[in-house]
Amino acid sequence: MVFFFAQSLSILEMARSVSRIFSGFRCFGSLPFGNTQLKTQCPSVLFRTTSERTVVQVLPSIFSRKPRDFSLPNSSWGEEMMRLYNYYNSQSEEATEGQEDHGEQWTRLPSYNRSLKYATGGVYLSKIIQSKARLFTRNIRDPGAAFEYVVFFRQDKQRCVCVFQAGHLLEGPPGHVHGGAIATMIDTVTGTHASLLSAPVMTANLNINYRSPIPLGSTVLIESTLDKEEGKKKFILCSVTSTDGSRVHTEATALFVSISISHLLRG
Ligand SMILES: CCCCCCCCCC(=O)SCCNC(=O)CCNC(=O)[C@H](O)C(C)(C)COP(=O)(O)OP(=O)(O)OC[C@H]1O[C@@H](n2cnc3c(N)ncnc32)[C@H](O)[C@@H]1OP(=O)(O)O
Repeated sequence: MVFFFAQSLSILEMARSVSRIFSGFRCFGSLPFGNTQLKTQCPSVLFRTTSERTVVQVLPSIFSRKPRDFSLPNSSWGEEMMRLYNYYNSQSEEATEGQEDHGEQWTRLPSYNRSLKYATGGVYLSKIIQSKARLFTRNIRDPGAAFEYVVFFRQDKQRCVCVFQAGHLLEGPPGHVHGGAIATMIDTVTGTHASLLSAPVMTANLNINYRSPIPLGSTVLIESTLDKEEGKKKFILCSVTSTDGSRVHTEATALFVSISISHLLRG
């Protein structure tokens, strides 16, 4: 999780700041590195990158208090959301009992709503923006009102599955979910997936086919698979279906490009 080599002191300072951003970014971005992470809260966990299998201690001090993990159930989660959460979660729990981790189980990815607070170098963000910045999908306080979701990852199959319950604030066509909200969730799931391959990445292309509308309040499955990797480019496939798989709501392809930290410092 060392992102780049700094060539001067000032660049080094910026690097430290942004490295902190990405430590947090990886936290709220739900990035898993084996079951180790499942058992521990993000700030003090040991991260193992899937590509390099290295272990890096995330600074324990990046959060002043224990952050809320948004991937855990809350009272707004409906029956179907809970059923699927329990289904995937139980598979990841089973796998930890006396079995060696070869990535053959589902791993729940914790999800946090902020990181920029810890960009103490400031780089180009004002302090006010830093302190108020929140992850787009985790910024509504009313539970169940907008994006309720949890992402699980299977390393051996290079597959993510997201259980997503769409709240009433996400309305587009009457009674149905806004296409932009669907795109946001697809970007989130595929972006999380691509980040697991080599963070940091940015979305270069997102191509979406909307096949059938998603009823507001319903729970759907968003699944991503790795199509191919070509150097800096990661091609991810994604589908949104009803939870029984009988209905395809949306299909998408996404391209993510690995970036250097200096890419973000250009403002
Ligand atoms: C962790 C939190 C959890 C939630 C995850 C949420 C994920 C959300 C991710 C985002 O939403 S990121 C925000 C939206 N994206 C952007 O703002 C990106 C804006 N675009 C850029 O910054 C740059 O254009 C980009 C980083 C995508 C590429 O710039 P580079 O200078 O690094 O790439 P370069 O031009 O060197 O191209 C590298 C390769 O990618 C290819 N490429 C770049 N852009 C492309 C494009 N748009 N379409 C197709 N191919 C593209 C390019 O042809 C080339 O292919 P080859 O290596 O084969 O020659």
